[in-house]
Amino acid sequence: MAKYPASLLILNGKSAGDDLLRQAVSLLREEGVAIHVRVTWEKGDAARYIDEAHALGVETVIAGGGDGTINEVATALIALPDAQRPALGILPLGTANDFATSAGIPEALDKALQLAIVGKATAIDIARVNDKTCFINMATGGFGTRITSETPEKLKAALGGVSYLIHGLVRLDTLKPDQCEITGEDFHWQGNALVIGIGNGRQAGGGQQLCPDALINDGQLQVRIITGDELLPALLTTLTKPEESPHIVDGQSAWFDITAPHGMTFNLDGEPLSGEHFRIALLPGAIQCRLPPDCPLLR
Ligand SMILES: Nc1ncnc2c1ncn2[C@@H]1O[C@H](COP(=O)(O)OP(=O)(O)OP(=O)(O)O)[C@@H](O)[C@H]1O
Repeated sequence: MAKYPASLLILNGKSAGDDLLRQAVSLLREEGVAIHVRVTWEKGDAARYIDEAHALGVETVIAGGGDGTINEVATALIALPDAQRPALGILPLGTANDFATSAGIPEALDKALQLAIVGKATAIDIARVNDKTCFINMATGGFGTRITSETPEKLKAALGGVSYLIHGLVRLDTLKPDQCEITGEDFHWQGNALVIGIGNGRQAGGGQQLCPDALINDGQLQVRIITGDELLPALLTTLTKPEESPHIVDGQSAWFDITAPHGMTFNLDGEPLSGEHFRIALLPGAIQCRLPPDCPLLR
């Protein structure tokens, strides 16, 4: 693999002590592959390392972490001029890894690292909210948002993706719908939403397939709204027979406008954003991402 150009791995500090990763990086270096590694401490570090990646002239920036880390790296890459933007590689080291899982990135660290360095780069879309905050995977509102943003770190560490579901069930009594209006190209809906998923990718919250038909290179966002005033009946029919549920509204558009008169919170790949108005628009083909050849998220 010596002929492959240099990469910079931005590693979420939570995973810095992973021995298997250290071995995988050492092995590749012994084979002559140039991999720089930088470790984050808090939000914002990944963006600073993108500046360093640019100065080093690497061809690939690898996001080593969960959905939040991938999102932070992708968002910072967008800020670079097109011609100088390195490709994005993904090393899944988070709790849920929703984007990596649905994109078919291998779970084995050595295989994922190899794909991130030498895989074929494909142009993928990125979504931008209110002209500044981006997400690569999904924006979730309502029930899902409160679960993912409130699930304690210790529960996540102990149980992984299932922790989101368990924490959500425990909190059922306190979950209320969000009153809002959602508009897109040929799409309009107004009412009480229990869950809203606006997906460039397909799943969030540790495996919940909110936008099962989403593709990351089709120039479209998918929306799924689980409607209703009472969570339990809506959730039960929706979980058991999603195709037949009267509580599901689906749509697609290159952009969505959401107005929530009482305010609501969207979770953008793990980062909460609160407000009364959200304009979500796609940046088509904005990033080159190294993905498996049979990636189910590509058309
Ligand atoms: N050294 C560190 N220790 C703890 N948290 C960190 C560190 N470095 C960055 N972070 C935080 O980690 C968050 C991103 O975590 P990420 O989403 O990648 O992992 P996760 O929550 O385990 O994964 P997932 O979203 O797939 O469940 C950012 O909000 C950032 O502030």
